[in-house]
Order: sequence, then C-alpha cells, then structure tokens
Amino acid sequence: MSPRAVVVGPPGAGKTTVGELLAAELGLPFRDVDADIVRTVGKPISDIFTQDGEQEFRRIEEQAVLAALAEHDGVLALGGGAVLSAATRLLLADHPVVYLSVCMAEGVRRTGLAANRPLLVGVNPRATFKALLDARVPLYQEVATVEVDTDGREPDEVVRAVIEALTGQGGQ
Ligand SMILES: Nc1ncnc2c1ncn2[C@@H]1O[C@H](COP(=O)(O)OP(=O)(O)OP(=O)(O)O)[C@@H](O)[C@H]1O
Ligand SMILES: O=C(O)C1=C[C@@H](O)[C@@H](O)[C@H](O)C1
Ligand SMILES: [Mg+2]
Repeated sequence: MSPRAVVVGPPGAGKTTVGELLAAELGLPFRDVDADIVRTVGKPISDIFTQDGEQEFRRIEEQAVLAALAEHDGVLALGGGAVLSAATRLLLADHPVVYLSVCMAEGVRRTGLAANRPLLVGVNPRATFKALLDARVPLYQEVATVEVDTDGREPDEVVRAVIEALTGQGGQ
C-alpha cells in the first residue's frame, strides 16, 4: 500500500484544502498527518508545542509520517515541517510528492488569521515566514517529484494543475 500523492509545502500552501479536493477529484481517500497526530496524542498541535516542545512534536511527526506512508493508498498531506526530518526525506524518495509552493506575502495572508499555527505566532509574521521559506524551500524541492505554484490560483485551479503535472510524469 502506498499513497498516490503525498502533498508537501509551507503553512498556508493549501496542503489540506487542495489535498482534500484532489482526493475527491481522483475518487481516493484523503489523510492528513497533522490530523493523525491530533487524534493519536489527544490534544491540539499548539498544545503539543507549548507543553511538550517542538523537538517532541517532530519525533511524534516522524513516526506518524512513517505509519501513514505505509498504511495510506490515497492522497496524503504532510505537516509543513515534516521535511525537516532527514529520515522522512529519505522515505519520500520512493513516492510521488507534490510540492505546493506559496510566496511569503500570500503565505502570511492565508495563515494570518489563524492562531493555531504555533511557529507563526510572533511579533513579525513576515520575517518568520521568510525565514521558514529560506530554510525549507530547498527541502521541499529535494523531495518533490512535481512542483505547483499556488500564488494567485484558487484551490480548484491548483487541483487541475496538480493533476496535469502528475499525469505529465506518467502517474496520477
Ligand atoms: N489556492 C488558494 N487560494 C486561496 N486561499 C487558499 C488557497 N489554498 C488554501 N487557501 C486558504 O489558506 C488557508 C490555509 O490553507 P490550508 O490549511 O489548506 O494550508 P496547509 O498547507 O494545510 O497549512 P498547514 O501547514 O498549517 O496545515 C485556508 O484558509 C485556505 O482556505
Ligand atoms: O510548518 C510547520 O512546522 C508546521 C505546520 C503544521 O502543518 C503543523 O504540522 C505544525 O503546526 C508545524
Ligand atoms: Mg494543513
């Protein structure tokens, strides 16, 4: 069993939104590793960060990704920081991986009103988001088999572009 598409990208790229629509369009089940973690641990991700720390969250996340990659055969969305794990990046080499990209301004706009993203809470969300992109874009690109830009595109347009990109590489 293996996912038909694994979706990665920064917070606000639309991994959950586009992932769900993509799964519906392909007639496949959708799974989100962030939701798996909340269910398994029994508390919101923001509480895991504040009560247990980011390092513990990353440990839990690595295990959750490992399990989901082995169990799920539909569309799988990863958390925004899952690619920080070298072990996860190695595992992703065997899968079709869609990198949804988003620029800093659009990413800040999309995530700006959400208080439940622990890494983006702070005095300067633009600088925080830029630092996050600087550190992670090379990692998203390293694991991606296709990259789809989401700036200025509605979620259903992104879904069409993803399907085109996956079809173009012989998969879907
Ligand atoms: N292409 C898009 N155009 C406009 N708004 C979008 C688009 N994709 C997602 N959004 C909006 O941006 C917000 C964040 O989207 P979503 O939760 O799907 O991102 P995510 O990548 O799953 O983030 P996280 O890493 O925090 O889980 C939501 O309010 C969603 O409706
Ligand atoms: O970008 C990140 O590091 C994160 C993104 C979310 O999907 C969650 O996995 C969590 O809030 C951490
Ligand atoms: Mg999400």
